[in-house]
Amino acid sequence: DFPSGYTGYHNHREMVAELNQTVTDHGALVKLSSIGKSYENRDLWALKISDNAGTDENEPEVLFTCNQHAREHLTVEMCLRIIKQYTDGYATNPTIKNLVDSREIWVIPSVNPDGAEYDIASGTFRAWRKNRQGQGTDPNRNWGYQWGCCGGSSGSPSSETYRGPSAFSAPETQRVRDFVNGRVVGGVQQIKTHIDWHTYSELILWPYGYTYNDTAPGLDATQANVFATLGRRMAALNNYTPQQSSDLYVTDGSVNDWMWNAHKIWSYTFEMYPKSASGTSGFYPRDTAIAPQTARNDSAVELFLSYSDCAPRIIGRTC
Ligand SMILES: NS(=O)(=O)N[C@@H](CCC(=O)O)C(=O)O
Ligand SMILES: [Ca+2]
Ligand SMILES: [Ca+2]
Ligand SMILES: [Zn+2]
Repeated sequence: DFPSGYTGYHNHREMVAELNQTVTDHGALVKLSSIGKSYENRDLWALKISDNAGTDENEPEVLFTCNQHAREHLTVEMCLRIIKQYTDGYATNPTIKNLVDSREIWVIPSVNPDGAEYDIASGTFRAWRKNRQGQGTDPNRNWGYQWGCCGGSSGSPSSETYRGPSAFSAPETQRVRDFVNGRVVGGVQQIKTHIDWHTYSELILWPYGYTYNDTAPGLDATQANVFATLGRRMAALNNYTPQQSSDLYVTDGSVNDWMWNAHKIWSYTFEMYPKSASGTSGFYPRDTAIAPQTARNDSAVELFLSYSDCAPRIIGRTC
């Protein structure tokens, strides 16, 4: 479990309990389902938030994924914050009510529960990043677009950025892939926007990660402008630094590149607090940081949801 000074973080059992409590408290506003199992057979939970959540309504869909990287525990708290904001806030905040009534919001609070549990299992942090398959696969190098193309991952199983033996070799990325593929209804992908939450460095990142070029096959100048404009607008609200993923470093097989190329989902990575730290200490802010550093993203998430019906509206275009 989490050591003292960190007990405010949710371990897997506590996270599941929180999801079940949300269902108890908010009935028809939420629907909890498993999208399948992790490598070690833990459920990968997805909570849907919308009016008439039990019905697939013709409303733009939004996906939030957290905890691809095991040690990035603050991201689980961020997904739980989004769940709390858009369920508890429904009755009292008209802006939240309008967003929940006009969208279907999917939240996957932990993509890598095996790794997250392994990181805390000994009672002291192991600084574990990957899943628990063999020596571990980095889920964020295992997605199927430009997998292993460009020196943005490693072929060595012991590496922190091991891409796996093949694209989608990790059960966790397979399950999220299948979930997203399953949201194609009548030939149209219902999910319009996505944020994948990470720590740390306080950044907002957008595709592509596999190339330094601003435009590339499947991503033209207008689309790059939409990504950058919405990214900068959100960064103005949370004071993160907005940039194309590859401005940080080249990554191949990342979730953002796949979400965009395969489905044209406007897909971002948010790297949360802290801005900088010495080594792996940055992954372990004390639990006193949870409330301020998750609430810090409330307005960026609200802006994101408001544009989730048509992100190009941010540059004056229609969909
Ligand atoms: N959270 S992290 O691992 O330190 N940074 C992410 C950055 C993601 C990206 O550049 O798309 C990664 O390398 O997968
Ligand atoms: Ca609805
Ligand atoms: Ca729908
Ligand atoms: Zn990460």
